[in-house]
Amino acid sequence: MAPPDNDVLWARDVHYAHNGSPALLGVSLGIRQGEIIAVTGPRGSGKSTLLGCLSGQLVPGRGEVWFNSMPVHTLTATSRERLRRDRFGWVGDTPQLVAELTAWENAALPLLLAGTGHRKARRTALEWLDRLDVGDCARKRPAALLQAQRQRVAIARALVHQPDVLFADEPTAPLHRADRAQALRTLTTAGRSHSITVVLATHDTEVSTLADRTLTLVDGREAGAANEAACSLSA
Ligand SMILES: Nc1ncnc2c1ncn2[C@@H]1O[C@H](COP(=O)(O)OP(=O)(O)OP(=O)(O)O)[C@@H](O)[C@H]1O
Repeated sequence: MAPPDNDVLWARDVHYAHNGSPALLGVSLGIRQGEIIAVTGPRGSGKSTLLGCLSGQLVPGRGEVWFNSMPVHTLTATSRERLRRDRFGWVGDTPQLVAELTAWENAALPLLLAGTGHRKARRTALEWLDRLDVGDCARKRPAALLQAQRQRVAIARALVHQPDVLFADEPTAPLHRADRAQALRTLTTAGRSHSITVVLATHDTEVSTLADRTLTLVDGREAGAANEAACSLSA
C-alpha cells in the first residue's frame, strides 16, 4: 500500500522486537511536511524504538515505513544510511561529538561529508552555532565545553544541512531546566522557519505545548489502542 501524498513520513502497523522482546506492537501514524510531533509515554513504552524505525536505523519485523514515496522498510542498509545522512537529522540524549574536531567542525560535518566547500560549510555551521547561543565556542574542542554546550553543538550539527526530518530522542536530557526550554524553542523554531519536520521523543511536558500534535505510547502501542487491547483481553 502506498502512503498518502501529503505525508512526509508514514508508518503502518509497525512491529519491532529487541532480541525477541516486543517493543512496538502495531503503531501507525502519518506526519505532514513541517509538522512538529511529540512522542511521549512512560519509560520503556517504545518511543526510541519508534524513532529508530521511522529513521531507518531499525527495520520493523512487520509493517511499513515510508519517507515520501520511499519504502524505508525495504531499502538496503546502504540506502538507509544514505537517507539518514542526506535527508534526516538526529539528536540523541548524549551529545556524541568527535573529540579531535572543534565545535564548528563538528557542526559542519554533515555539509563536509556531502561535499559542500569548506568556506560555505564553516559559514553555515557558525550561523547555526550563533542561533544556538554557542557561537563563542566555535573554536573549542568538545572537552573544553560544558555538557549543555556540547548538546547545542550536536543540535547545530543535526540542523546544519537543513534535513527534511529532524529526529530528536530526549534532546533535553543533558540540559538544565532553563537550557531545556531554550533548546526546545530553538529546535521547534528552526523546524518551523525552515519547514523541517520534527519528531521529538521526550518525557518533557513542555514539548507538548510546542508541538503541533502529541502521540502517546503505552506498552508499544498508541495510548488509545493500548486501552482497547487491554479491554479486549479482559472481555
Ligand atoms: N537494545 C535493546 N535490547 C533489548 N531490549 C531493548 C533494547 N532497546 C529497548 N529495549 C526494550 O524495548 C522496550 C522499549 O524501549 P524504548 O527504549 O523504545 O522505550 P522508550 O519509551 O524510549 O524508553 P525511555 O523513555 O526509557 O527511553 C523496553 O522494554 C526496553 O527495555
